[in-house]
Amino acid sequence: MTPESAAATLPGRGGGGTAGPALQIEGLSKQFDGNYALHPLDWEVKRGEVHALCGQNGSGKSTMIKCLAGYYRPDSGRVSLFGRELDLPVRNPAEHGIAVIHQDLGLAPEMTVLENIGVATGYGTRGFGWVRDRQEAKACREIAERLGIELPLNTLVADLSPAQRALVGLVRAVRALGDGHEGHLFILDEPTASLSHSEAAQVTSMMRSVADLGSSVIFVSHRLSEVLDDCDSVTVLRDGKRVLTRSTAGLTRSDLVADILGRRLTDYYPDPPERSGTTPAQLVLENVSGGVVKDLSVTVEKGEIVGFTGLAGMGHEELPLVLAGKLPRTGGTVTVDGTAVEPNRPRAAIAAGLALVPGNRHRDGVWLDASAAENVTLPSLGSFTRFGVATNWRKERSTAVDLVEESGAVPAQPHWPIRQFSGGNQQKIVLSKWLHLDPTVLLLDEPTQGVDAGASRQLLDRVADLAADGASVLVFSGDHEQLAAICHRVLVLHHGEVVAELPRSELSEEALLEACEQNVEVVA
Ligand SMILES: Nc1ncnc2c1ncn2[C@@H]1O[C@H](COP(=O)(O)OP(=O)(O)OP(=O)(O)O)[C@@H](O)[C@H]1O
Repeated sequence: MTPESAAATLPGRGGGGTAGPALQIEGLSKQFDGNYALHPLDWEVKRGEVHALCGQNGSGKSTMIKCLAGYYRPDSGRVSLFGRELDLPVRNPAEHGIAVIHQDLGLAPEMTVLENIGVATGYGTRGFGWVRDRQEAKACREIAERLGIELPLNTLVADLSPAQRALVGLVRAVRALGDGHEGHLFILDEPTASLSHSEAAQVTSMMRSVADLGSSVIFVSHRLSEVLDDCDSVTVLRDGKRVLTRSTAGLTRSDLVADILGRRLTDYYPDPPERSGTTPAQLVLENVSGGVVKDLSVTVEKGEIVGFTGLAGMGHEELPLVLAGKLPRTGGTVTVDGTAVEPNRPRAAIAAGLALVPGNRHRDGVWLDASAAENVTLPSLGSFTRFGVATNWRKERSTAVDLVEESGAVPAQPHWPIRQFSGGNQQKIVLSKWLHLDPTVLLLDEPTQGVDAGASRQLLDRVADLAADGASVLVFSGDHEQLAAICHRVLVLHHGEVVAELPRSELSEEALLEACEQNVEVVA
């Protein structure tokens, strides 16, 4: 079916009328191995609204989305979209007007924006080459205009900012569903998780435009400011049950957190450990270059927590990879406790006491097919083997079980394949695996991306404890609120150079945002 014909037959665009909810779910449930990931639940999403879906890691959000996207067959329940009941499992959701946009977007970086959008409509597979190109470009421009955005159609996706890529993902979904927007359901699964707050604003404003044009949007996010500021309604899942659906008007952040966690959380972040005076230098970077990073010189003391931030592409994303030997270091020296770290060799960095908790846990952080236990002992396998042969598997097993328990991952099932854990619980396991090495320097790349407020606090407590015990901690992140709360100081990078340094006394979310965007303070 072509997008045009799909659009013509979309439910709700005439067929379902304009009354009633966009999405109506009754008694939907899903179990895995006899455990409910979703207890039988009812839920409604109104027409033309942006509706946030929140919950702790493991509360059932992804399971719900996967049931709506046809990835899972629910065990029970009925689903109606714009007044029409869908057969379950949902087959070919696009034909019913459902588009799911995942965090990784699935765009091909070596193709242009136009080609990426065109793939969704199959234009490249049909004849009349340039004629179809022109038609496709025209259709894309019309969608962009309606949504109030500009799309550089002939630019390679690789050259776009992360926020622009998210917009392309959304436009592609709109195009795939058909030219109109009425009667569609867009499900956005943490589209802003890896974006800075200013970039995320572009995505949330486009979400609003989509809803204003008559579609409904389900927005999954752990970022509560976006939920409260940019969504009309919110639903909270806890332990697979729907515990709240209400308008966001008048809802406070602390009440929302209490609904999500089932308890009050008074403090979201731990303070960094007290420091009296200076402590010995532990990590020294001298004129370090690599990727966009240029001639960076920084000294981090024992027990210090130092943040690095900047706008997308300014260097704070690449620096941890350069320091960990995963991206080429093209110049400069890195020393840990006076010993030089060989460049471009991840093993040398680990041996020198540097541990990187990567930002993209699916690509760099976990071995999805292995169990949680296997994952957690991976970097320390050397201590259980001799010449590559396991010598102490009993100890390895018991250590692994202890580490998974210590990580706070729920459920504490060391032998489950890690892919069965929710995203946030995978992140807890990744952190445990590196903390087990007792690193001298911990490099944290977006440490709590996709992690709920309660689990985030647990992770950050562990990090603060490590610093209190004398480790140097470097946090690379676009989350200014978090950096301002947990760091002793924060450096702002612009085109790979430090352009501002904010000490603890001057740290605030606003000050960091201003330094990133306006480059106001220039370090002498
Ligand atoms: N394929 C699976 N097999 C077994 N259990 C699963 C599977 N997928 C999810 N689960 C379990 O179902 C529960 C709900 O997981 P789900 O991924 O839906 O949570 P989530 O709310 O999306 O979490 P997160 O915010 O961390 O992504 C969890 O306990 C999880 O371990």
